[in-house]
Amino acid sequence: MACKSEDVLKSLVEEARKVANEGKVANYIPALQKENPEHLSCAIVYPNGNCVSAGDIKRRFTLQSISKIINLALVLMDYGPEHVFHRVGMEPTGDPFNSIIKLETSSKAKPLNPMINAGALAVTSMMKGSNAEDKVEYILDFVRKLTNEPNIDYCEEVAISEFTTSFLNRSLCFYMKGDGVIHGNVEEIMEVYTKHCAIRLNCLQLARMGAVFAMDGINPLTNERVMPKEVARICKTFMVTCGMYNASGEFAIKIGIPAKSGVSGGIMGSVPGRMGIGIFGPPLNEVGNSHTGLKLLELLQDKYDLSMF
Ligand SMILES: NC(=O)CC[C@H](N)C(=O)O
Repeated sequence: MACKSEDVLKSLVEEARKVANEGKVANYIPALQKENPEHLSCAIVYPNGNCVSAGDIKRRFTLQSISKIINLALVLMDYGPEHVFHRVGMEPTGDPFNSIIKLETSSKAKPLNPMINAGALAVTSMMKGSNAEDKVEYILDFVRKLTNEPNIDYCEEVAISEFTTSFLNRSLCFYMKGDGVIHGNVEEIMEVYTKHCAIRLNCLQLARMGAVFAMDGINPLTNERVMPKEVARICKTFMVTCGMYNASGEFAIKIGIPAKSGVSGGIMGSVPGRMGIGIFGPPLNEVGNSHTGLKLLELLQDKYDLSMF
């Protein structure tokens, strides 16, 4: 379905783009640093499937941490909350997304929530499939269902770039494996993790995923249920409490919607019952959230009163 470019949204995007030079494009994954900091695109998908957009919405980017919410939904559907939350907690950490400190200070190295890297790696270790390829394909299939886009793939260059430099994530895995919190082969977990982080889509496809969560698990383009309401509810709750890393509290106060960000500069928003939002703006603030994306969400909140609180 076509997405209509809209003048009001366009002017908000232009306004938000002005702060691009205050952020910094991620470079710890070497392949990400090529992004243009001036790029800003946004799409909004409504419950009836209608869509408005602004900026170059064809531009693709990688999901990075946004994939954490997708994987969480999958393992919750496959194993149920009790099994999943036996291995990963439900509490915000207040620490950076890649921090190791809470693994050491808690009695067992059980990660505090599935939105930090340690928790996401534990979730990845539970993924269904007999080898890395099956597991990645399983996740891709789900993303294709959520976006209604059969050709979604992952970016090999970004996946390899992270796989070859991701020493801290490997350390998190070994730490948890040492405590018996995760099982399996760390290199395989890292392969699946870096590939799902490198799943590539555009802001319109991201807005469609956000809309599924906003609509309690119903895909607004097909009216099909793609996840149980309960799974969508748990995911949205994590998006509120931990979705924007250690700035989730400030985000809840200023914007007040379930959202998940990634270090590529993507933000997926799910305004319950109202809309899915997809934003791509590569320059990040100090905690790793898109700086222009946040500015745009603030402008949208001012104009449309998005906050659910
Ligand atoms: N915050 C993020 O987007 C982090 C995802 C990234 N792949 C990492 O593990 O570091």
